[in-house]
Amino acid sequence: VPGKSKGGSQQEPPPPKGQSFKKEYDFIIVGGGTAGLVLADRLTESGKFEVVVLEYGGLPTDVESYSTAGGNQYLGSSQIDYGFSTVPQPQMGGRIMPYHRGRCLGGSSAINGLYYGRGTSTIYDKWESLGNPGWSWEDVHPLFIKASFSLTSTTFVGNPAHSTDPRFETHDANEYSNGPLQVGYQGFIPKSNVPFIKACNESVHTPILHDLNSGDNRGVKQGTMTFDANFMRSSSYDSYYMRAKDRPNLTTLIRAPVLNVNFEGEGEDLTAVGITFLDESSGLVSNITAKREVILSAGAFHSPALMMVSGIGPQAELESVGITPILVNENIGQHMNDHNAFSVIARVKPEASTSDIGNDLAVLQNEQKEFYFEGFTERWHSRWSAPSGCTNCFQELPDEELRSFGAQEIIDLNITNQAHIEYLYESIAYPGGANKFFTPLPNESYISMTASNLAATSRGNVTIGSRSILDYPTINPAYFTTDVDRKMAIHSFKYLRALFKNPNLSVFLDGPDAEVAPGSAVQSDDDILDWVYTNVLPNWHASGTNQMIPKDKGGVVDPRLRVYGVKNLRICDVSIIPFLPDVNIVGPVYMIGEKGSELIREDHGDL
Ligand SMILES: Cc1cc2nc3c(=O)[nH]c(=O)nc-3n(C[C@H](O)[C@H](O)[C@H](O)COP(=O)(O)OP(=O)(O)OC[C@H]3O[C@@H](n4cnc5c(N)ncnc54)[C@H](O)[C@@H]3O)c2cc1C
Repeated sequence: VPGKSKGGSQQEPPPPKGQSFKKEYDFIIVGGGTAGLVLADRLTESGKFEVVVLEYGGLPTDVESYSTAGGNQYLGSSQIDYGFSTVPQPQMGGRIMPYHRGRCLGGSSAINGLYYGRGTSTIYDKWESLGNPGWSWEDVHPLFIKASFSLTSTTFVGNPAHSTDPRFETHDANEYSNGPLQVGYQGFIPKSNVPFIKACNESVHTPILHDLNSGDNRGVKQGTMTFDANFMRSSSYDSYYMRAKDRPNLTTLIRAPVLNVNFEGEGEDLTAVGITFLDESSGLVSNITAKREVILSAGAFHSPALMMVSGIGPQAELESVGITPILVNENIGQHMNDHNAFSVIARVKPEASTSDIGNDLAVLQNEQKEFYFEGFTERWHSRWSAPSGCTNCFQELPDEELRSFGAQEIIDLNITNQAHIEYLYESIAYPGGANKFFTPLPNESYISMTASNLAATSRGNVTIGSRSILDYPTINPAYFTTDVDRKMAIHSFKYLRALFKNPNLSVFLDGPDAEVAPGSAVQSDDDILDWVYTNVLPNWHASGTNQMIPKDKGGVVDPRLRVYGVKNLRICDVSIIPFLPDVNIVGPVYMIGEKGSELIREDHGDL
């Protein structure tokens, strides 16, 4: 009898309410991250489709500091970060590295380092030549503009502090727009920041440019950031989602991990028909059906992992955790392409650095007071308005230089005009914390010069360790497993030291032995590599784990982002990137979101 327990008259408890949703939508978007919220906005724009987006995490505002550059330091392993770790890396002495990923609406765009770039045109031409018509620079450049400071959808925010300095102009005025994604500059600029730009020009032989966002990414300038006029983060949540969230045809479920993609049919008729998800707060597990398509936008690790737990992936890996494959594709989770970064750290005079806001709580409190409570001028002078670094230099190595240290493989890739090494300025000891070479001291100030190989050839992978998506994926970046990557590391390390020797920066050094890490004892190539292995961190650009290239060449999705061998299933996120751009990649991911939206709308008669 409903309402009665077996034994007598006691009322049964009501089921938990859970979040409300319909049983069926046109599109199901799995993951409300960077690309996922571009899709949520664009697919609901015309009003023709009903869309649900399911996000594993909660709101970015659950950790309010996400929205400030100063607050970035508190996001690692907070509730809006998955706080993954890599598996031990035998080639690096068995090191396990942290791997951050955003877990909230906005995804990694809500926790990232804020740098905005687009990379070099020839990389996208390479995407096309790999078998992806429609993805050349000529095709995607308009979508970068649409996604960022363009005539149609993004506002470029000039900082009055910089308006008189040509180094801080970034782009053709034609690209100004009024759209959602804000791109601008940091407020406070440390005294050693502009000298870094000059040192790169002189010692890394890189031109100072006014624009790095028009398809030529070889140069140095004050970096553009996903930042608004108040020096607050512009993530996909703050930009695209804010304008779409109240549309009646968009449903958003948060704390709602998708556990499985559901399929019907087999062989050529295998079709994605919906998903099963967990509503975390109620504990209820429910199904939603897709009238048109399921779109995975769960990022470099979870998009392949979700396919695997749903029965699509490498045969042996699925079987090892007791899953009977419904479709085998050995490439899912493979070919992971990433950038990493390591630093040389020097002790400097206090005015060159922002170490003091980490060392002295009274200084930190004062900077926060200026930022939040004292008006706009104080806000842009506050160190809370600046990340520890967002001024990056993109160096192209000439062929003869690449050849001189045995990097012929990079020449053989035959990509012209690309940047090979990124040099990043940090106004603190980066990465923070002690290691076997160095412990930062609270009464000292530091800056760091960091190098990132943009032409890395090592490839890693991601897989599942269990049948459940709720167990963290197994991440193996496999950095430095190719000889040429090790050579590039040693070569770029030497440039880091050259930067500190440049007079623009050496004036700030505190004493003759100012290089505190790794220190002057490290000179041989072997010792340099040992330092690199100790100090390196991911630069958080994992990609390629569902790469977009023809199936017989190792692909997972076709140029319209459709998963090979399954109907009504697409992937639209960083995992489809077939060859990493020579830049930090949130800009390219926004472009992928725009491109994916266009392809889907075209295929469903909405464009
Ligand atoms: C710490 C950090 C710093 C970075 N710094 C920069 C930078 O300065 N500049 C730059 O250009 N790039 C930077 N990046 C890289 C860039 O931000 C990412 O490459 C990009 O945001 C990835 O976008 P995405 O849409 O592929 O994935 P994400 O934005 O990570 O979105 C994936 C979403 O899917 C959700 N999800 C996962 N599994 C499920 C599931 N089963 N069910 C429901 N939802 C799920 C996740 O919670 C997440 O919200 C950084 C990244 C990190 C992590």
